[in-house]
Amino acid sequence: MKCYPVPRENLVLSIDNLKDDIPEEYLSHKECYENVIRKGSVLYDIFSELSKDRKHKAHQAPSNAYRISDGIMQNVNPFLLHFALFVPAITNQATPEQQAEFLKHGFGIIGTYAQTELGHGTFLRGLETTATLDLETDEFVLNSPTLTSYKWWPGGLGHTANHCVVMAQLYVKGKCHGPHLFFVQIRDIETHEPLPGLKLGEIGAKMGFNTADNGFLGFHNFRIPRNNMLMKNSQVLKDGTYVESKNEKLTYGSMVFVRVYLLSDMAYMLARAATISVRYSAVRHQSHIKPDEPEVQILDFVIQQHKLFISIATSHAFKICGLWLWQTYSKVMEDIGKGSMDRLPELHALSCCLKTTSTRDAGWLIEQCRLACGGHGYLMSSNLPSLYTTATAAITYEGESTVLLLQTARYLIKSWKRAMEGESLPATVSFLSEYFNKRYNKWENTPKGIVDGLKLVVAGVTKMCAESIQKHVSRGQQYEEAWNSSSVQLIKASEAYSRALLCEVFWFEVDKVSSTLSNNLAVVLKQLAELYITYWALEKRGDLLVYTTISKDDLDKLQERYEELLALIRPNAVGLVDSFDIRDEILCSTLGAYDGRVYERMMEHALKSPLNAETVNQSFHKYMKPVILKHKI
Ligand SMILES: CCCCC/C=C\C/C=C\C/C=C\C=C\C(=O)SCCNC(=O)CCNC(=O)[C@H](O)C(C)(C)COP(=O)(O)OP(=O)(O)OC[C@H]1O[C@@H](n2cnc3c(N)ncnc32)[C@H](O)[C@@H]1OP(=O)(O)O
Ligand SMILES: Cc1cc2nc3c(=O)[nH]c(=O)nc-3n(C[C@H](O)[C@H](O)[C@H](O)COP(=O)(O)OP(=O)(O)OC[C@H]3O[C@@H](n4cnc5c(N)ncnc54)[C@H](O)[C@@H]3O)c2cc1C
Repeated sequence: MKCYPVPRENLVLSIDNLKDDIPEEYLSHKECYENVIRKGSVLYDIFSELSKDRKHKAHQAPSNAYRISDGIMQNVNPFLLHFALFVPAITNQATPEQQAEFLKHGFGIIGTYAQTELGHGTFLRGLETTATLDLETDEFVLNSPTLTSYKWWPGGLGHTANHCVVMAQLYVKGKCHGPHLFFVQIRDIETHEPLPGLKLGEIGAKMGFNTADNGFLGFHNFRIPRNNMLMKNSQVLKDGTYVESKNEKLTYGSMVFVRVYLLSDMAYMLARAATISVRYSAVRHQSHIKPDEPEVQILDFVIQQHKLFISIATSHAFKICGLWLWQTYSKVMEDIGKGSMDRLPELHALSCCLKTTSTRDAGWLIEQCRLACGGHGYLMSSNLPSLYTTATAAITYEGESTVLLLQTARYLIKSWKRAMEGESLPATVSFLSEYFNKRYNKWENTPKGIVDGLKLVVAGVTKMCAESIQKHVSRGQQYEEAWNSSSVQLIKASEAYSRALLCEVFWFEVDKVSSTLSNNLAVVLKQLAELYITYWALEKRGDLLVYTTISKDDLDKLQERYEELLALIRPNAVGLVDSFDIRDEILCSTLGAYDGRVYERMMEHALKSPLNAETVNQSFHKYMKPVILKHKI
């Protein structure tokens, strides 16, 4: 057996079998998949060895290895779901005995998370796949009763995974107990053939994520042992007794894990886009500022700084908030382990709005980085198009953005009602009580003043939502109808809440650690945090004018300070993206390479196009020439 010493980035990236002779964009759909399985299998082998060598908790790919695979795959790793959802679902939702049983083959199995169906992705209570207990055989019988009940989208499901965790409606003695999770083998380990009673395949080409092997799966009287229901939170006993969970939403726990993780993931996606576009903007000379001087680096245009520096700041904001949210997640999981569910609604609300804002912001900011690179940003070799299509998928997967924001809005409205009844609120929403009791300050043009102002916007919009719902109810609508009628404002409340959270956590976490940093580092980090907060104060000036005591003069001063911050950050801009420390083999960009040899790399990459293997393509003689000669005058 090949034995890898503990890999370092250098070692992994030096493995020849992980290099591409032909850029991925020139491969067919099928070749792309086969190529990524080739590379993914080498990495999977390394992770397996690593987990043995390093006593890693079984099956958890070390995050740095996950980052390395980002560079090697360039596109998405079809084994991603194994680490991101399949294993976490088992460790989060199965009993210890089941975990030992289901994961006894270690890296010998490859899993995915099969929840979404052709007909349902958001509304989980509407999922149609059924798991019906057969008391006589002590088994569950899985079925896909309709075409719309086919599992559709799970990553790796088409041709990669041989196991999956399936979400299905649990039926016991004719009664439906709602969605539950089941451990299911779907392919033979040796032959990889689909097991009898299953229909498996991939769902076809997508806007991006084309190596994720998203697949479909249909069940026809497919039997699994009763013990294959993940039974940590709820159980089905041998006699058919159903023991319900302390909180039925614990079944949704695996999604919370990924939503929390995505904040950090988006920090990394943005760091890559910022590195590419800022380095390119330092190399690219175009046009003049002073007519009698040479063409300038485009990074000297203040509007270019306005386009790009927010991405540097946002990457740090997401990184810092991602750590804060991860700590919250870990604490809540610890509480749940001790039987307390008190903070689960808060964690759900935080993860919903922060996942949504981070994925949406990563999307439009990566696009802004691409556009800031002109035509060359449109080349696949810049890697900006792939970063964009990969990042924007996250706005939809793991919970569609609108739907998750409405979940946070649900929590805000409930918290507002508790504030009105004088109840104490968790720290993350206690400002609602302050607002309700009219305890808030006049506007201050400081980072703290901006954070307080953004919180006033949240409170004001939340109050407006509550009043809107009440108005519709008083006009005869049911609560749910009134909720729907108010949903435009409810989304606004959640968006404002998420922004206020990001600004608050970013500023105060940086402020908290700044005394432990070298003066220079503290100064630069605070400049980035202040730039982020000031940027969003200016973006949300309308709301601030409505809900706070900010004046036109305050806004003018904020604009001035914002432009000062751009000038202060300019000298450090390249150093700041270099400090993301993303090596060329992982950045995969002709525009963003550390040595700045942009034009040489662009030409080297262009010559790899199969079309450049010959000076005249055969289609000239086959198709063009007859037409040209026929119409030649
Ligand atoms: C090595 C690590 C690598 C990490 C890799 C990083 C990135 C890549 C990873 C994966 C990407 C690729 C694959 C993607 C996978 C997927 O997309 S998996 C499928 C994702 N699908 C969803 O997210 C579905 C979204 N829908 C829902 O969650 C529910 O349907 C919804 C919450 C919208 C509604 O649920 P429902 O049962 O109808 O609840 P209600 O609206 O009636 O009631 C809401 C109450 O329930 C509480 N609640 C809801 N969800 C949760 C939860 N998850 N946890 C806790 N509590 C929850 C909510 O607080 C409400 O409570 P109250 O009644 O208000 O008290
Ligand atoms: C790249 C990618 C990878 C994926 N990987 C997986 C995977 O590995 N495993 C898996 O199980 N799933 C996976 N998914 C599926 C993903 O989880 C779903 O697409 C997502 O949950 C959204 O559900 P949907 O597609 O049914 O959209 P829908 O829920 O049908 O949404 C369509 C529109 O309806 C709106 N809408 C829906 N409900 C409401 C509401 N209550 N109020 C207001 N508006 C509403 C939405 O806002 C949206 O605008 C993946 C998806 C993508 C794109």
